[in-house]
Amino acid sequence: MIRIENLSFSYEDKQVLKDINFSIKEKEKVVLLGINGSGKSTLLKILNGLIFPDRGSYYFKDELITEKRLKDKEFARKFRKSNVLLFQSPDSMIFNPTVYDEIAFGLRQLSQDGIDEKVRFWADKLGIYRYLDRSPFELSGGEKQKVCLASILVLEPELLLLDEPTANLDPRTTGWFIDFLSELDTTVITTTHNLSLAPELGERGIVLSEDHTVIYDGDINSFIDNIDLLKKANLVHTHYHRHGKLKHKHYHTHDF
Ligand SMILES: Nc1ncnc2c1ncn2[C@@H]1O[C@H](COP(=O)(O)OP(=O)(O)OP(=O)(O)O)[C@@H](O)[C@H]1O
Repeated sequence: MIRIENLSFSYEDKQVLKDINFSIKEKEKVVLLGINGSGKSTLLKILNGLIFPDRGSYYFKDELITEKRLKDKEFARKFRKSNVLLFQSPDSMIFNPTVYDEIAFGLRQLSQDGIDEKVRFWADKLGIYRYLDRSPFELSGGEKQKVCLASILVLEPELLLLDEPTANLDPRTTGWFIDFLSELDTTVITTTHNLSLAPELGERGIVLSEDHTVIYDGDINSFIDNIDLLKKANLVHTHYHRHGKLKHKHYHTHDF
């Protein structure tokens, strides 16, 4: 479904993705790991066709994705329906007067049929049916996150790109979200720097290093169990501990 070849990207003179290569098959669930600023969100934006690489290629369903290709209205319509991105901050996604309008927005833009039925179905599935007539701005962070999720899932996409989707969720809602994700029959790429959550979000991990290259691509548990790789990705740190009278230093992984 996805093929990335020798891809690099810079914001002006700052390179944030260097020579990236990977392929993702249909229905795979992949976790994109890396410290702050390693380039995870940038990569998701490229996969969603919002920004374009300086070098290298991105193929989605065997089509080379370029700015020019997305100017073709019919192609863009199909691409935008099947390839969706949940932004890190729900506040940057919501802008409609009601939750109903928020969820219906994409379907209306893409002139889809059966809008009312689809909006109600996904609102119910995400537990936000009672908020349909409310302003999304009045909701809590987690509720807003669910509205944003409904607004992309209603398109029945083939690829779901999720940028830190559990950042606003409490432990119970995070548990609900993980179960919900595992039941979705869709290709999903999720970013996180939460190491204990990562194996719940997918079996395969792609890890970006501080120097913006891919330093690991494979089984997520094998990555998390490998202290040398964790150190290389700067996903562990050391600090002192006191056990009774004994003070010593060791490596830690932390969930941020
Ligand atoms: N629009 C922009 N203009 C200039 N620099 C940017 C822009 N967006 C991101 N950057 C920079 O690019 C680098 C990569 O950012 P990105 O958001 O992709 O990282 P990330 O791995 O998702 O980080 P985080 O875990 O903090 O969300 C960072 O140094 C960031 O400051």
